Amino acid sequence: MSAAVSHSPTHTKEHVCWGGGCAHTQHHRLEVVDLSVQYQEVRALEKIHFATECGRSMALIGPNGAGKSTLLKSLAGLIPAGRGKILWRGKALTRSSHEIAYLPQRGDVDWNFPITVRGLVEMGRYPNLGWWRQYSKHDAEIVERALVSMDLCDLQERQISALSGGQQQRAFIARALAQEAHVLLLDEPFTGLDKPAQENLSRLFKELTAEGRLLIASHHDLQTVGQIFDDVLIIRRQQVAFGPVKEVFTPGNIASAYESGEAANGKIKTES
Ligand SMILES: Nc1ncnc2c1ncn2[C@@H]1O[C@H](COP(=O)(O)OP(=O)(O)OP(=O)(O)O)[C@@H](O)[C@H]1O
Repeated sequence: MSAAVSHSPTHTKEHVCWGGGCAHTQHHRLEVVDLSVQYQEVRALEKIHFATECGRSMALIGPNGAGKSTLLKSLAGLIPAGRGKILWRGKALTRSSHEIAYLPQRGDVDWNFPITVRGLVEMGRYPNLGWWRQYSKHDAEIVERALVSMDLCDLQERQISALSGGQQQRAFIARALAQEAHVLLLDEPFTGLDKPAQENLSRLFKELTAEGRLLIASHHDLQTVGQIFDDVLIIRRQQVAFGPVKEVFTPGNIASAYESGEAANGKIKTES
């Protein structure tokens, strides 16, 4: 969180507002410039180029192996850029930032890890504390707000292993809120959720973006992209299209990404 941001979230019955922390009026920008990422011999991403800002939500779509998780991990500072750069608030992002929260794919999380919901949410404060600082009353207040915001108060003493899929997602998002992150990167957050839980999560997305957070989520359900997200980035190792869903989520662009082999318009090459 920037020095300019208030450390005193305000709280109403229905909704927790994080004051400056949610950057209501600050359109912090995330810019990706010609980003390429390689794992040894595998070229996972090539020349990805887009810019977005707080207050928007973006679906990241593309077939299996297209590079969605790789892009999210790069944005989270977990994988170094091979070429190109990532700019967050105008500065090159070279490692993870506490302003950017990353929620891994469900399969990458050890849900049996022995920790309560409150313990998990408290972990969100760690990047803000620094190794020399004690967990303060202020930190406890932030954790409380995050629990209220995600409607987790009644579940706070439960082990995360004893939650439903939707509740687990909420607990992880509460951890990101406690981190006072401006950006939430979510890898397939809707996977494994039933319809009501999906509806809850998409409602939550709208609240988070209305608060001024930037939300980027990989997504496999092409039917719901338009209902949930403002923008879409379509990739298949290379970038097929980026822009508002209404403009670029077209059958042609979708076919370019999902048709097997060499894409119809030649924009996409198969992996070499
Ligand atoms: N740690 C790794 N080492 C080597 N190659 C990797 C590694 N992780 C991913 N890859 C490769 O990078 C490419 C992109 O993988 P990535 O997981 O980013 O795709 P994805 O779009 O998230 O796929 P999915 O929809 O199946 O989750 C794939 O070819 C994959 O095999």
